[in-house]
Amino acid sequence: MAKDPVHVLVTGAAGQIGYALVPMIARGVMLGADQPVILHMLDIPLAAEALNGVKMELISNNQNILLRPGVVATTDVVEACLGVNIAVMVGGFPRKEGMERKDVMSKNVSIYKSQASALESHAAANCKVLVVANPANTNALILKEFAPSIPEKNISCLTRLDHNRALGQVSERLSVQVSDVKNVIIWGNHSSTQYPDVTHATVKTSVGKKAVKELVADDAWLNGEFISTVQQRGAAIIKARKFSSALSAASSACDHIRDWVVGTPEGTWVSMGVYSDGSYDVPAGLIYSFPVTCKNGEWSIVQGLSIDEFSRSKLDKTAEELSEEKALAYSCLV
Ligand SMILES: NC(=O)C1=CN([C@@H]2O[C@H](COP(=O)(O)OP(=O)(O)OC[C@H]3O[C@@H](n4cnc5c(N)ncnc54)[C@H](O)[C@@H]3O)[C@@H](O)[C@H]2O)C=CC1
Ligand SMILES: O=C([O-])CC(=O)C(=O)O
Repeated sequence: MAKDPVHVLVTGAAGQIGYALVPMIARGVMLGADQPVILHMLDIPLAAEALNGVKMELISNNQNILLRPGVVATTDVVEACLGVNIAVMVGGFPRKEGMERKDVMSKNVSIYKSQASALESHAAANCKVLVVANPANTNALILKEFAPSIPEKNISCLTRLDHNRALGQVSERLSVQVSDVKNVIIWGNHSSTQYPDVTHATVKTSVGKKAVKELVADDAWLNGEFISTVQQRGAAIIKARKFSSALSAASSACDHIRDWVVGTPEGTWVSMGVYSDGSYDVPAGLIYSFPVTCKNGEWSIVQGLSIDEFSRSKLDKTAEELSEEKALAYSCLV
């Protein structure tokens, strides 16, 4: 029997990431090749014509077999949020020349406050939310604040791109398949204070699983260049492309939702920005990236991992930045 369609909202759908993401969703990369999808695409009135162009392209693309019966393309946030089961929040206000951090925060706080209210009133009761737009962790926190009926377990932000970047760096360094590298961790903020951690990461080899630390055998690289490369990769891609990492961000957003809905493979964890419950002495009440496993549509923070002194200071530094961002965001609300 055919499955019921899942309604997936993509905000900022006419932008760079949106343009890469919607065909992936339509081809089943996010939810599987047997899952029909109704795409709800939202953008601002200024981008309405471009959004309509994306809709025309989706309809013309015969590979998008999952999209029957439909695509909604709208600039009306209420219409966009009606009945959505999954919301991927890519739309936001970018930092422009001469703008202070507080100005950018203030614009995004107001966007996320009003979109939270629309989701609160019009999304399906079990809606899962992924915030991609920067500042991703703090936008997700504001969304949580203003959509109190959406369970906090259903609100997350994207650090899977950073996770995938870390896997990619290890795979390049060791000349191994990226799919054989497992269990890196991104702790904290989706920003340059994030901590990409390989302490518990492994590589599948012909003689069994080996620790990444043992195979790389170069702590100076792992504690230095590896970390800064992952932290700075987004900025490096913007410098090279003049646009964001649209392809890898879109693909990572699909990875994030797929693992959340379908589950993580046995023995594997992934990184997700989720509401902190105080695990690993991270202040409760921040949206912070942790290692998680997913089962039956729910994530759980992996517990009991050892944290050495080096890692502790990195976990604390990125938590401090998130606390500052939270304070700044709340100051924009008054
Ligand atoms: N978390 C992550 O790993 C990553 C996050 N990002 C962030 O994702 C966001 C999107 O990036 P791009 O697609 O490259 O940007 P973009 O500027 O190409 O697209 C953003 C789109 O959002 C739309 N938009 C603005 N305000 C909106 C609103 N209130 N409602 C609906 N749509 C709205 C714009 O009109 C535009 O079409 C940015 O905030 C970027 O910093 C980018 C890469 C990775
Ligand atoms: O700052 C940006 O828009 C880029 C970004 O988040 C990333 O690529 O990780």
